[in-house]
Amino acid sequence: MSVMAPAADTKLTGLVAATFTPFTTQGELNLSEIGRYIDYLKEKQGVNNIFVNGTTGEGMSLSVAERKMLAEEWCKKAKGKMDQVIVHVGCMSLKDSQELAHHAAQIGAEGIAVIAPSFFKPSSADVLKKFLQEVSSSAPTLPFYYYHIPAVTGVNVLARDVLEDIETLIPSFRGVKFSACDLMDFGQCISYSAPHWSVLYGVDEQLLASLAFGANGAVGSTYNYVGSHVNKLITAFEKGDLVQARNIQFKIQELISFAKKLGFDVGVNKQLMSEVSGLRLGPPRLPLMLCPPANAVSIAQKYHSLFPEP
Ligand SMILES: CC(=O)N[C@H](C=O)[C@@H](O)[C@H](O)[C@H](O)CO
Ligand SMILES: CC(=O)C(=O)O
Repeated sequence: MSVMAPAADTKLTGLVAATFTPFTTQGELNLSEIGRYIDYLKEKQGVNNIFVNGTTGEGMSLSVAERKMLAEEWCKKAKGKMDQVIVHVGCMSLKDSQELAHHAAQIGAEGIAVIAPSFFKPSSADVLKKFLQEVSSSAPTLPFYYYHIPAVTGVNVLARDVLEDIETLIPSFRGVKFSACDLMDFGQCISYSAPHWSVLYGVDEQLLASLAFGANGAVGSTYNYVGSHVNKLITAFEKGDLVQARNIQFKIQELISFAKKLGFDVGVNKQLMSEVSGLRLGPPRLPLMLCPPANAVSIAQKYHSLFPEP
């Protein structure tokens, strides 16, 4: 891996951590934690790609100015350490998304991703594609990914329909981050995808199923703290060792189902990452809340019992 060659337009594969946004205890950006965060992902988790300002990063709860400062800091600190930084630039306002897309190109991000707007929802896959095209036109050469997460956006179009002839509208199109449980739609995205696209799966608790369908990689929140184990899961899958791959996947399922019973959301997930990594990520921003400290401790204990330090 050369640090000189721009990673832009290198096919994105393997694990991508969807980063949390570090805040101070007062709820302001804590940019000073980002360098340490990148080192943690690389050295402790073996994760070499990040997806910033997405769901896990509370992107939709941040101002445009904050998103620019974060994107800049992530790109700066990732230089020479991460292979790719993908900046999520989706917003309710097309203008804001365009501004962030243009900014991501200026700061040297390797790609951008865009979620469907969800206050006013696109009425069809074609309308959504027009929105995505307008965003991409502000960064026409930057690799572009559609971020499919219907359970959160309420935009229930099939990802496969979004992909239909999309390169004629968006020549920089390079793939989809598919965060949904519909494996038929996922399979159809894979079978339709061009060789230079990356179809990345985003439901961490069932990654293994997506690998069987041919996922090129995965983007998710849990790769912040189980990345090293999921790298082993992927290696086991590639060697045909499904017993080992399932063993790791089932532990992740056990952790997430345990956490869900205690009320697992992005705020609690962030708290878990702070507990496990020792990074100071701070509280989430309203409307997200921290969970009671006792719950966070018991989720962290579950994590340590499932994934003991070697
Ligand atoms: C809704 C949400 O945050 N989805 C994330 C990515 O898309 C996932 O990485 C989940 O956090 C993860 O699968 C745990 O449920
Ligand atoms: C999981 C993911 O990709 C996100 O947080 O946006």
